[in-house]
Amino acid sequence: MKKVLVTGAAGQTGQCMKSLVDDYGDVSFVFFDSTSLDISDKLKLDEVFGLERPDYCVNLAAYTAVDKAEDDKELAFKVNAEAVLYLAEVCNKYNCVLMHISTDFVFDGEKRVPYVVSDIPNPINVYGASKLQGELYIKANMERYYIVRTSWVYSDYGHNFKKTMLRLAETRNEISVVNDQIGCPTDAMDLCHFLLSLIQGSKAYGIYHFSGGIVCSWYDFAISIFKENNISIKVNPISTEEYPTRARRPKYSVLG
Ligand SMILES: NC(=O)C1=CN([C@@H]2O[C@H](COP(=O)(O)OP(=O)(O)OC[C@H]3O[C@@H](n4cnc5c(N)ncnc54)[C@H](OP(=O)(O)O)[C@@H]3O)[C@@H](O)[C@H]2O)C=CC1
Ligand SMILES: Cc1cn([C@H]2C[C@H](O)[C@@H](COP(=O)(O)OP(=O)(O)O[C@H]3O[C@@H](C)C(=O)[C@@H](O)[C@H]3O)O2)c(=O)[nH]c1=O
Repeated sequence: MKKVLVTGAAGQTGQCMKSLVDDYGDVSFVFFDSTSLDISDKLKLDEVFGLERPDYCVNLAAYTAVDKAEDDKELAFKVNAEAVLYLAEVCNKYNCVLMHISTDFVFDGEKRVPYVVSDIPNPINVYGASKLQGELYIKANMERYYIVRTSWVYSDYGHNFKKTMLRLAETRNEISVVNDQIGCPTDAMDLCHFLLSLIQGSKAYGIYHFSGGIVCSWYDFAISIFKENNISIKVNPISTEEYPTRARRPKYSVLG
């Protein structure tokens, strides 16, 4: 039976992964949240991996606050880059495959056709730059790894755009959402199934792109969220310029 150690288990994807445990009887899971395993604590990583001896580490721990990262660069890089280097080192030491999740935000958004794994990343915000550095540390130091880039992850857990929209709709009867940033919303459950299929399969190590199949703007996504939840609310399509944010975001980040 393959043993899988999951980090960042209290986040939205971690909680989805936990809910799937019974569907994967041939996998044994151990879950660690930020309290039980801070991935930037090198000594603790060694202690936990030495005790658990996992076959796979699924790293769902990350600094994901895109706007906040602009003013919190040090912490974003500590979690998304330096700690990922520590994970790579501890995985090498204990002969563990590292499965790391990365993001469409490693790209600058200047393309108008889907980004493929051979495209050269060029992040335009701190979060994207920190995630890219994490990828680079893995590539430079490991042979047995999967880096899975995904985009616009949503679920019923944690913080995500879907939950933000539903929360805002409780107190507003009108909402404005950008319609000039294009990407693919990804159900966190589908992402977890994909990650587990890699563990169960025998695909080559390396970088993969995985996202939902619908290409849309955040405005389109908001409309479909409200429709699915039978919420009647006026949604105004606006431009990025009309919704200023601390971090720049790619205009187009469809993963192919
Ligand atoms: N959300 C999205 O739209 C997308 C996410 N991704 C990537 O997918 C992965 C999972 O994201 P998602 O589930 O949405 O993220 P969440 O923000 O929901 O969860 C991340 C978790 O990581 C934990 N964490 C933060 N710092 C540390 C640390 N030093 N040690 C251990 N745990 C830590 C957080 O705990 P605490 O709250 O206690 O700090 C939190 O529970 C991430 O790598 C992210 O970059 C990729 C594309 C899109
Ligand atoms: C709340 C809100 C956001 N927006 C815009 C801001 C932004 O351009 C876009 C998405 O907003 P959010 O801040 O919710 O999403 P954001 O945090 O940018 O989402 C990103 O998170 C990281 C972790 C990733 O890796 C990416 O793939 C992506 O999912 O919608 C509106 O136009 N109106 C609104 O009311």
